[in-house]
Amino acid sequence: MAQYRIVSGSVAVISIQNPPVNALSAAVREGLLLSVRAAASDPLVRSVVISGHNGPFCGGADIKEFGNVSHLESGPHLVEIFESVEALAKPVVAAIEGFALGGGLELALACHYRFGHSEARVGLPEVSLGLLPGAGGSQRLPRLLGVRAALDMIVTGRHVAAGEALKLGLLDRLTDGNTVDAAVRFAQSAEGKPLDDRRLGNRPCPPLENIDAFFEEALIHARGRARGAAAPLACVQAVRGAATLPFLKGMELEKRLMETLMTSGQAQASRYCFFTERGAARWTTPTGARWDTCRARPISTAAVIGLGTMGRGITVALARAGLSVVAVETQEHQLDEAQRAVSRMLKGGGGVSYSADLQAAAGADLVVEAVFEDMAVKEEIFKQLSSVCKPGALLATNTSSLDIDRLASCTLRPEQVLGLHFFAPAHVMRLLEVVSGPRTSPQTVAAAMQLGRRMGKVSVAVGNCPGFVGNRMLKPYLEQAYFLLEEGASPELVDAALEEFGFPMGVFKMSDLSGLDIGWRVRKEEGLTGPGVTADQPMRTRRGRRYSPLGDLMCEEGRYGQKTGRGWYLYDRPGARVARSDPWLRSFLEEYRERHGLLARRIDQQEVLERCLYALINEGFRVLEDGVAASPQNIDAIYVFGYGWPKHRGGPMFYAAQVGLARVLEGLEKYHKAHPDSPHLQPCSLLRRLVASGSPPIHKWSEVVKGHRSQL
Ligand SMILES: CCCCCCC[C@H](O)CC(=O)SCCNC(=O)CCNC(=O)[C@H](O)C(C)(C)COP(=O)([O-])OP(=O)([O-])OC[C@H]1O[C@@H](n2cnc3c(N)ncnc32)[C@H](O)[C@@H]1OP(=O)([O-])[O-]
Ligand SMILES: NC(=O)c1ccc[n+]([C@@H]2O[C@H](COP(=O)([O-])OP(=O)(O)OC[C@H]3O[C@@H](n4cnc5c(N)ncnc54)[C@H](O)[C@@H]3O)[C@@H](O)[C@H]2O)c1
Repeated sequence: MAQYRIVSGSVAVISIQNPPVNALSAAVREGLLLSVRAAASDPLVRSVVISGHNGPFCGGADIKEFGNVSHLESGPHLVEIFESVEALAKPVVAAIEGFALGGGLELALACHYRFGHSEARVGLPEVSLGLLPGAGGSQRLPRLLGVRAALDMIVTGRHVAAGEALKLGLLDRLTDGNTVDAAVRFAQSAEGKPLDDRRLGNRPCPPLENIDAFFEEALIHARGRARGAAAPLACVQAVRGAATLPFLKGMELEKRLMETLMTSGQAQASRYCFFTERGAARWTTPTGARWDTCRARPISTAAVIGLGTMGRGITVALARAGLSVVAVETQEHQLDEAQRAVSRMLKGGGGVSYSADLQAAAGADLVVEAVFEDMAVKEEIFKQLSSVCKPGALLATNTSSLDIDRLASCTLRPEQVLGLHFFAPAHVMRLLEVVSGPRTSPQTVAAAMQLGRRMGKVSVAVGNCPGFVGNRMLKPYLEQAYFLLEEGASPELVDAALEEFGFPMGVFKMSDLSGLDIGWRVRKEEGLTGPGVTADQPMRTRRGRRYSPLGDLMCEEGRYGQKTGRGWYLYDRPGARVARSDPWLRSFLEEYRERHGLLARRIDQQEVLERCLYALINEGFRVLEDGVAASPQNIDAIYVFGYGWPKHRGGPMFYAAQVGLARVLEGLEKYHKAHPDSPHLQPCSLLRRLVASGSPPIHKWSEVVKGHRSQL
């Protein structure tokens, strides 16, 4: 809907009304066009202000309509409405409060002037939905800002703060006061003045030198940002159109590109990610606890125990969310170093105090333990915390895989113990797994989920099992990658296949970055390698299953990855980031295969993808079957926001649905037959049941999962 009223005798104020974000639904488009026509035909109206009702200007096109062509086509089209706004013979001023995003900013660009509140932000984020600004934005923005600045905004989709938008010339004026009132006053002052040069559709794009070279470079850059994603490339093409074609021809190009993107699987996957991100906030547990019936106790003070890699990032994330934090570390040099690092990241003190004594956690509403991954050390800390902390305080661990319930047992408040699994670097990565054990109370989950939101995280409630959801699924993926090396692949081949699929980094580069020694330590604790393994045990079998000792052998050679300058790749020096192929590794693998009687065979990229991804997906089905994740959407949110799964492929479970469940099942059957000693390739029963029930769409999987015991 759009409200229409006349103020100050001559100004028509059109206000978009569609809470919560004033999206441009069919009803809004209808109302907007009628209002614009009313303003055009009313002789008393001499100027127009367009604003958003109750705060935000406009969050863009209604994304919920995108999956449904009949919805999209009902009501007037945005391009047509924006043309009538631009063509109006009376000055039109956009009064932007909150945000003007996507179609919202495109509307503002069709206006003759743009007024912004100093706290507002603007942007064209369509690219992250697998689209481009398809209602004139790709053509009008370059005409206003020039190609360089416009292309940056359109290809990154970033939100631009009002101050920067003013500098760029995207906003004409800012106000700290009432934006609509200021816009109305300005509109009156502009009444009767010529508008021709205010219409962006009439303006040529500011000239650019070496246009061909510029756009070639831009394409390479866009390709590198999100491999295999079509939208960034289409954005570059559309902006090139703005730079080289007359406005109407550019609009035709924009339309053609948009139509192709809109119906693509990539846009469908990106849209799915948009909703899974938000859907994760509506958590449920099998015991019936729900996000909307559970009150969370507010958390305003926190303590972080252990200031290594993770503890520092967690401290920063909590402080940035406005909590006052006490950071505790027993090693003096670590404490000093952490204090400097945290202050640097926070650009000052930021409400953090430091201590070497656990007693400092006594007053905190929440404690996050981030000490070494060692059960005995953690148990001791939880025992102490149980007596030190005030009665209502929540006790969280950042463990990557240890049993939350065992830690809860060390305390007198098991219902207040949970896992807060942050990802490195904790102040940057969006994902937070909120892990509840069998005794964690719903109020504890609610408080953690609310805190996650305050930190700007995508928080996903998961159950307690080794590795929780993300790391549990990663294990079979890594395992298949090792097996492929044994069978003849190289790290370069495996990584290239995964990077072409869209991961920012292949599995071996990733492992070099995070350090091979981490997994080695875990395998030692699990008794898979190290002194506990007797010499008579076959090297490539553990507990009746195929096992690859390659990672262990690498660590024994001191090859921990980037930190030692050598891992699966070679680096110029310890800590360097550019990975180079290492001839040593090739001979190491050849010798290894020879020693174990393994014949190297030719492995293609398809096999790499199927073996690694299907094994991971198969574990995802097991996670659903066990009730450790509440939905496939939650699993996908974890992979997209925590593990670099490409957004334009939706997440592993969405990808499985897109490939076809029957095809995934067939692939797993084939590979399991070839490798019967690898149980992760054995299709799980939920996948079989889903295929047997005709492969229902992903939002209906829960009906097949239902009835199965859950551990959440
Ligand atoms: C060939 C065809 C041509 C078509 C032409 C199209 C042209 C155009 O270029 C395309 C677009 O504009 S593409 C669009 C470009 N625009 C964007 O990409 C902006 C996307 N939106 C955002 O980035 C954030 O929502 C805001 C920053 C706006 C607010 O953040 P916040 O305050 O943290 O709030 P929150 O929690 O995030 O959302 C609250 C609720 O609103 C819901 N919802 C939100 N936007 C929606 C929308 N556009 N629509 C519908 N719903 C939308 C959201 O799902 C949630 O619902 P729930 O049921 O409660 O879960
Ligand atoms: N590094 C990662 O990528 C990552 C990711 C997610 C979760 N985790 C988990 O986070 C936890 C911490 O990992 P990290 O990589 O930051 O380890 P780290 O070795 O970098 O840091 C651990 C810190 O804890 C301190 N410490 C040990 N005992 C202590 C005690 N009793 N009181 C106070 N401080 C103590 C140590 O001095 C050290 O500074 C582990 O459980 C790990 O599994 C790590």
